[in-house]
Amino acid sequence: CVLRQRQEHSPLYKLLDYLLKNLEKKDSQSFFAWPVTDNIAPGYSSIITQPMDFSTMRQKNEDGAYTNLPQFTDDFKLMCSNAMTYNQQETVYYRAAKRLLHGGLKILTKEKLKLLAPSLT
Ligand SMILES: COc1ccc(OC)c(-c2cc(C(C)=O)n3cccnc23)c1
Repeated sequence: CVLRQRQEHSPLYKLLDYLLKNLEKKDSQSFFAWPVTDNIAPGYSSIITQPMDFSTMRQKNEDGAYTNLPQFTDDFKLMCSNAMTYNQQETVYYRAAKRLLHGGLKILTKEKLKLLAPSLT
C-alpha cells in the first residue's frame, strides 16, 4: 500500500482551526454545531438559501476551501445572520446568534490577528 504522506497543515489552516475551537466554545448549547434541518425548523430550507454551521466550516477548512481569513469570517457571519433571519427576535436562537456574532467578531477582528502575515487576511 502507498504510505499516505501526512499532510503538513498550512499556517492558515492552523489559525482557522484555532479560531473555530474558540468560536465553538461560545456556542455552549451546540445550536450552531450542525446544519439546521427542516425537521427541527419548519420551512428552514426555503427561507435560508445559504445554510452554514460549524461542522461545515470545519470541513471546508479540512478541504482547503478557505484561502484567507475574510472568507472564514464571512461564513461565520452568514451562520449567525441566518439564525437572525429565520428566528424571531425573542427566541433563544436569535439571542444566541446575536451574542455569538458579537463575541465572535471580537476575536476575528482583533488588531493582533490583522498583524499576521498579510497573506492570512
Ligand atoms: C434544541 O436543540 C437544538 C439542537 C440543534 C439545533 O441546530 C443544530 C437546534 C437549532 C438551531 C437553530 C438555529 C441555529 O436557527 N434552530 C432553529 C429552530 C429550532 N432549532 C434550532 C436546536
